[in-house]
Amino acid sequence: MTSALSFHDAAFGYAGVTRVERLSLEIPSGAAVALIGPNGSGKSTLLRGVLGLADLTAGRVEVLGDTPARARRHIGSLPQADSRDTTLPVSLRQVVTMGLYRSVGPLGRIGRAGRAAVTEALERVGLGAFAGRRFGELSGGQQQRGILARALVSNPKLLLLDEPFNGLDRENREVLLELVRGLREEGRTVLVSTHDLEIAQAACSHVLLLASGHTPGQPGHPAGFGTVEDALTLDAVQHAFQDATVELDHHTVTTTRETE
Ligand SMILES: Nc1ncnc2c1ncn2[C@@H]1O[C@H](COP(=O)(O)OP(=O)(O)OP(=O)(O)O)[C@@H](O)[C@H]1O
Repeated sequence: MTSALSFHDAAFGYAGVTRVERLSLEIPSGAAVALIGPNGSGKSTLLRGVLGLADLTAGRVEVLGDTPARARRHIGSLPQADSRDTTLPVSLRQVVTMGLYRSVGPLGRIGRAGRAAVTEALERVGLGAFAGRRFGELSGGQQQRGILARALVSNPKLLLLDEPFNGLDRENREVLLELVRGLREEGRTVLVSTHDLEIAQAACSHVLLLASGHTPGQPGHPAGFGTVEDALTLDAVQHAFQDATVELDHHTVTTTRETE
């Protein structure tokens, strides 16, 4: 089985400071991996490292058999919702079209095939009827689905989704959950950071647990990797969250620290 991602003692951070360390694992092509860990354990940093947007401070990483920078054109990504500018006066269609700029450049011509891909991506996330709407006027869940359409439009082999389920209502959640399942069925590799165990159980094949450093400011580190059946246990999650009060209720990791 080929690996979509190979980490060899890889560490990632910013400005030379490691924020997530000692990652040595192979993520098989076609896996959907739930990335689970407490706030600050380095989930976003790891996703940015795969994109080449966080520094590799030690070790090696191979993304689709290449360097992160060179693999980027095969990656679709959905950043955390709070890092989005929703004030720009652009339509949903324009936002999704931006997902094609990596192949044609911002001044390049989007031909008929590109326009068809945008329409298809919008329909796939159930927003075909909203193409002309101003992005900032859509609901949070619709914006989230729109950004997912932007990530899908270039037909990526690898998708990196940073907490895509945060703050979604039931309907948007179901649409997204079904999409992640579909992406996996199509053989794409998906890395999705989430606090929601239902998503890990319902849509993912594997889980990667990250734990925070023992003292504030210390880098996070991997605390378990494996199939959902093997690696998503109460013991493993308690270890990752370093908190005996962690509970796996039906859907979510709950800790006193998380809810305070
Ligand atoms: N751009 C940045 N420059 C410097 N340090 C950063 C940057 N982004 C994040 N950090 C630091 O890296 C560490 C890991 O943060 P990161 O956002 O990766 O964690 P996380 O697990 O995704 O957290 P959350 O669940 O809150 O999103 C934190 O200590 C954070 O302050």
